[in-house]
Amino acid sequence: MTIALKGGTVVNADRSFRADVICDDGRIVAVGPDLAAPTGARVIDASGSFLLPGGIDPHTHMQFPFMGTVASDDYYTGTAAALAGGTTMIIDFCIPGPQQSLLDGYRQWREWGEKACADWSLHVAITWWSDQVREEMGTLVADHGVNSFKHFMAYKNALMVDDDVLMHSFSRCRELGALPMVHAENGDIVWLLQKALLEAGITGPEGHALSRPPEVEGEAANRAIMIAGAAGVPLYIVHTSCREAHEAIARARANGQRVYGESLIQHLTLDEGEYRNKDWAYAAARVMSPPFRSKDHQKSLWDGLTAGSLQVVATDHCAFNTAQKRMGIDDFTLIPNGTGGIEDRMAVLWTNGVNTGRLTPNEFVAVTSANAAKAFNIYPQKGVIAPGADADIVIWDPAATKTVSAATQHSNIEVNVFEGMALRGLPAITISQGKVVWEGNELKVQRGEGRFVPRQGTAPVFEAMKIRNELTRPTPVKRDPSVHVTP
Ligand SMILES: NC(=O)NCCC(=O)O
Ligand SMILES: [Zn+2]
Ligand SMILES: [Zn+2]
Repeated sequence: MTIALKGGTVVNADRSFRADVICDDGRIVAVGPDLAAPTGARVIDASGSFLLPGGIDPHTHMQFPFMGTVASDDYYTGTAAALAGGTTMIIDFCIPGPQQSLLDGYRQWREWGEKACADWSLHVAITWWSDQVREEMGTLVADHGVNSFKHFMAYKNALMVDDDVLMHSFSRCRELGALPMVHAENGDIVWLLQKALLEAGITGPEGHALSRPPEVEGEAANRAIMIAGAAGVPLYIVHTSCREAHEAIARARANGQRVYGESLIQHLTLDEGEYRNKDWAYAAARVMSPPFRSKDHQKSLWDGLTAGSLQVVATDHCAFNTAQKRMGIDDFTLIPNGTGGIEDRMAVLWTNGVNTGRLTPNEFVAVTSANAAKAFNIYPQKGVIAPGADADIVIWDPAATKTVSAATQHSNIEVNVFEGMALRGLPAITISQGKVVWEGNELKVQRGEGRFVPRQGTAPVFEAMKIRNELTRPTPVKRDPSVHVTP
């Protein structure tokens, strides 16, 4: 299929310019002024609109078996919701349990993902350590297109790993040119606070937020950064939600460390007051980790995006319906952790970021697409409108408006944490793999149309770090036992 987008303004992370864009056979083949539409092409008038690289959400959990249930959006409904919101690729998480083979887990997740209707890829979590894990990490990088490994510092007695595992795994990531990622919360402290709160009679969703104060996130973020520094590897910190963690990232970057900070659209726009809602189901629907924070923490995150010390806005889309949340009706520690967001990420960020002057349109593209593509080594296949790139494009109407409502969403749950939020700036048309998949508020998708996108290890940053690591390699002091300088 050939598409000619005429008269729009291309907005890439580096600059904006008036240009026509021709897509053919899934790729962008030409970008420039006054291009002739090829014979038979569908011509789309994009005047008055922005042409953005399709959004990339590098943090989602479709169909995730977690806390005794399974996330309600599978790879089909989750990627359909993504496309409706202008996100054309997700990077989801394969999370093998402790003692499970990484390759077995990977094969299982690949099978689940076959129904995706947008492009997708996988990070793999390291939840235990052994020679087998070490070996399988190598196989995943060499043969299966995985170049990032996630580590949970929380979820004690489930997915949590200790510093020993972090150091082993980070060092292995360095050898492989793979990017380590962390969920930074001190799981031991969360565990103790949960027990104390339950003993004090706090059993509702407010207990979730109280058991995960900024200190537990700040401590873990600092610790992970120090371990990454000691291992000589870059680090990606997911869902940075508080000033303490953001400042740890900013400090590390100022000290020359390659640390990438991801924020979530939920943490940027929703605050801790949500957990004190008198309606249990309302509050429980917002239970996620880390929890929503105070306005001061939100300000720090926005400042980080503006200043560049945070580089990505993701969603951590992990959708549970009210029936699933009710598993924790008597005990907040049993409420499945996670919220939706993938359908609204782009428009909520545009409304609250671009329309308020916190982000330029180019910075918007950087944090919703280009920076993730670079960090996870799929740039410029993704993340930019340029000849040769995949034809994943959003025709963005900056004047379009809507009010968020679960009643009209494509995600497979009956709640939306942004319910009632007024948005200005929406995806009018989403093009995925060179096909129009969202137009006139209608999805035109097929199950299984999404492709698994393999990602190579050794992004350029690893080459640079290899040189630095070699130059600063520890060396022994050569001593002659017969020489005694000091008396
Ligand atoms: N974030 C959350 O609450 N659920 C998904 C799992 C995770 O990322 O920690
Ligand atoms: Zn997490
Ligand atoms: Zn997550």
